[in-house]
Amino acid sequence: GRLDDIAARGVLRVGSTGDYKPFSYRQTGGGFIGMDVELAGELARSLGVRLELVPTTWPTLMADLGADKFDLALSGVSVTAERRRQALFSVPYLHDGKTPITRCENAARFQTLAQIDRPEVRLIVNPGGTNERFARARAPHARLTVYPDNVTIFGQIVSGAADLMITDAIETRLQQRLHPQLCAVHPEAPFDMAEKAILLPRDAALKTYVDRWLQQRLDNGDVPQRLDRWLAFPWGLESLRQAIDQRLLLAQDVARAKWNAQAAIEDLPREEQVIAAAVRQGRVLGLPEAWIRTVFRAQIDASKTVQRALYERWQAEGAGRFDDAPDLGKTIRPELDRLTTQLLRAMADNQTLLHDGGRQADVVAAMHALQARAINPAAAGQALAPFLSATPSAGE
Ligand SMILES: O=C(O)C(=O)C[C@]1(C(=O)O)C=C[C@@H](O)C=C1
Repeated sequence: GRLDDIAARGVLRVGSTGDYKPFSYRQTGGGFIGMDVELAGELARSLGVRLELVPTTWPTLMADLGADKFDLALSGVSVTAERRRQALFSVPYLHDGKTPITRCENAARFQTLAQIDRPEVRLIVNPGGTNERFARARAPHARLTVYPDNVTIFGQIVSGAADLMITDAIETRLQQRLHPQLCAVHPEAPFDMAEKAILLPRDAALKTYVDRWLQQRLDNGDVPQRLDRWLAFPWGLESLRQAIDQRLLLAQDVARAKWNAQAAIEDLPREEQVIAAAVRQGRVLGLPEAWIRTVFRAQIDASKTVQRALYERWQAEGAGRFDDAPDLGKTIRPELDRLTTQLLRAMADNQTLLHDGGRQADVVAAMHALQARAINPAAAGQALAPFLSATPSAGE
């Protein structure tokens, strides 16, 4: 059976969509995080095997299970009759249901399905899952837009391109925290009842094992506690993490361009420019000048760490010119300037959180995964350091 296969392989393969906070979220260029990802890790540990996350999608979830691409799926999967025809489910670990999320000023207009199921209402939905099924069955008269990106779909409601989405209450709770303009509409009393469970192949022994493992964690309060923690997770730090990561990855291009020009790595006038521009822009956003300086000093130092390590390696290898190096002035520095803006905006958006010493563990977890860590762990540490000390604006 499956359990033997998993033990023999030494690996538990868990399917996850990576697009569904707080259950499963795939960071750009990074790994999977979320409650179900964490649970998957613990399940693997209990089996004494390694976890391998297998990316899947909502439209292909059942086909991927059928094609044996993974041993089970943990991704906030809802129990449905249709899925039950092809697969087993564990005991449920969460009770939920569909409810609207809309701009707060429209919350009163979208309380009931009768209010929503009208041709002038622009309903948006991600394809292939239970949300689309619900929208088509329960609001067939609304003007439906099928929007393929589950991550940016909420921005469509914020911008007014759509009026509302109907999705799992738990997701509306989370997204209203991420987007202050959005309100979950009666998440405590959703339109229907649904359960989240682990999606399993038709293997009775695997189900027995998983159920016993999960039931224990439900009984001792571990799962509800985890859910609270992941609902409060600082998902909004993603843009900050990305800006830092991309800036550090760009240091490799900087180094190649400079190597070709046989230029020195350090360019103090440019450093002054970078910091002065950051201070100018950051002040407008209400950021303390000392914090801006500390953060950008760290980014520049980290960039030099990457560049110096590369120079040393190329010197040792006697490397020649790089044909594919982008132009420093025309291409790379404008890109660095764009990242300056992104980084400052993210600092401003998350200022309270980043100043909150009590949330350091979450901040560390949200920021830790950098692609640049694989290139130069010391540089990644340098770049993140200003965000991982509890009082970023100390001395202001
Ligand atoms: O733009 C460059 O020349 C870089 O090397 C990048 C950078 C930076 O991180 O902004 C790093 C080191 C230099 O001293 C100046 C700037």
